Amino acid sequence: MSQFEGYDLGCLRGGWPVFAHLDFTLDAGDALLLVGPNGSGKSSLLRLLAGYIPPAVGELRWQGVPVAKDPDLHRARTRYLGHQDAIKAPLTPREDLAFWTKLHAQPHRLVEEALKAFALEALADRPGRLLSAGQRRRLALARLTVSPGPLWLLDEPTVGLDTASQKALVAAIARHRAAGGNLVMATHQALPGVTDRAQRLDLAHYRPRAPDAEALLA
Ligand SMILES: Nc1ncnc2c1ncn2[C@@H]1O[C@H](COP(=O)(O)OP(=O)(O)OP(=O)(O)O)[C@@H](O)[C@H]1O
Repeated sequence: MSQFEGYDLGCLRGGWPVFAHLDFTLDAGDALLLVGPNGSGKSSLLRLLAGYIPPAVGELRWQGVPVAKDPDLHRARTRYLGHQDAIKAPLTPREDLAFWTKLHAQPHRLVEEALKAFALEALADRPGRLLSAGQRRRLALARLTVSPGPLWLLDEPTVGLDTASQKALVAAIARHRAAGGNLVMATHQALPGVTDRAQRLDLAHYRPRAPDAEALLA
């Protein structure tokens, strides 16, 4: 049985059809790369996979069980990183990572390991509001490594990332996949070690046309 599957998914945003008849199947450890032009629905699909927006049609299944049966369980397995890094302004990176480590009952040593992996040691005691865009993104990615969850949904995670942090992300993804986790990632950029080792789904192929659009709007 596959780990994570989407069947005949269709999506509406603001009442307009974005994609239709979209299927995917991921086994444990598989990664899926979402590509396609601006507005083709990559971010919408990630939000749908996270459970933030319901599919207009179709179904998501985790280990054969419809995700809609237990949305809380799906949220608990999902780590979503969108365009906003959602860094808490008053918390330092060390406090932020300690919070997530504790929340997920992980060993405290992971905090220092994550700070090191994403080159945040020198910034570890600076309030989040003082971090640059790339530094905030590094902290958001470091959080993934202290909050284990089998489904990573990453929207353009390499935007603003320097080369060293891209390598840290590649290593974190490799560990996640080796442990049986799944990755779905939207990107316009190649990330060697990840984008060359993933299934590709081009959203341009799922643009609804009549009568698909009419069916979604019905
Ligand atoms: N919050 C929203 N409300 C209504 N429509 C939206 C919303 N967000 C996106 N859309 C629409 O949904 C469609 C798909 O947008 P989406 O952001 O998913 O595309 P994308 O492939 O991620 O684009 P990009 O490459 O520019 O990030 C677009 O037509 C967009 O206008």
